[in-house]
Amino acid sequence: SQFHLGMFEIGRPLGKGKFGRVYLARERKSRFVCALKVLYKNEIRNGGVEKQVRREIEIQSNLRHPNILQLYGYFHDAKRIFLILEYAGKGELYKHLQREKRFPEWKAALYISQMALALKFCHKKHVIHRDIKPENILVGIHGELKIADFGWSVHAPSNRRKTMCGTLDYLPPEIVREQWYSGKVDLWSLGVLMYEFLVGQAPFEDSIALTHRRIVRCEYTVPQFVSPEAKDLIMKLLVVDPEKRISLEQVQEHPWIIKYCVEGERASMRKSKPTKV
Ligand SMILES: COc1cccc(-c2nc(Nc3cc(C)[nH]n3)cc3ccccc23)c1
Repeated sequence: SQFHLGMFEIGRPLGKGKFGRVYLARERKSRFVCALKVLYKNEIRNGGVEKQVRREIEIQSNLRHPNILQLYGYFHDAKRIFLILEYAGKGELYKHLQREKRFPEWKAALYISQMALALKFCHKKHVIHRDIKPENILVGIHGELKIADFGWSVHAPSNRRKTMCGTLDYLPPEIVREQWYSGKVDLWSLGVLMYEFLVGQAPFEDSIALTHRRIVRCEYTVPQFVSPEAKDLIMKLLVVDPEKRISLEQVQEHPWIIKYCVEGERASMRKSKPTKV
């Protein structure tokens, strides 16, 4: 492969993922800044996730979109696999959500609109992500969202068993029931994500057994402080029957997105570039 470790200056560790560490890095000749994700082969083997890693590499390197974290390439040595990834300057979305508790509606609408664009792009390539949650989303230097971690994405349609690791909160009924599913699973997760952005916690958050039951019965309540337009979109995404869920195109045209998105763009412009007086 045309990449090797000597080509990079390794910077500070950015943090630890499930199967390895992520470092800030810079390619020596071009001085191009990127993130280097180091995965240990024996940990991948022991974790039985070779397929996920292969899929992450294959899928993410073929998806080029401003709201999808770019995988530029990879290489390996005897013990490790190195993924050369786009660097997202503002880190993990879930940390921002933790710090701010919940997002104002203009910011949530901007984020959901960006996620809908990224998912529409994935679905056009017959890729379903299946694991859309704040932990798998990074924030770029201009505040834009980047879907990362395609370790769980598959080519649709599929019923591939998903060894339950991490939260069930985002799983749609058809996966909880291990039925066949389509790209519509990402719309359910988009609804869970939207709810969590606006409320500060996931709609079905509970003990494992109760979360399962609440998901398949679609049992959730929306607090009063959520605007009627936002509640309307959440209710059109969190629908048990996948075929009855609103489409990504309809999400883009929903009044809540239209109403807040224009305002959101202006607000995020104000934040990043103070107006010259
Ligand atoms: C567990 O904490 C983790 C783990 C992995 C990455 C970060 C992190 N990442 C990035 N950017 C990234 C990461 C990748 C693969 N591309 N761009 C930026 C940050 C900034 C502050 C703190 C943390 C950051 C944290």
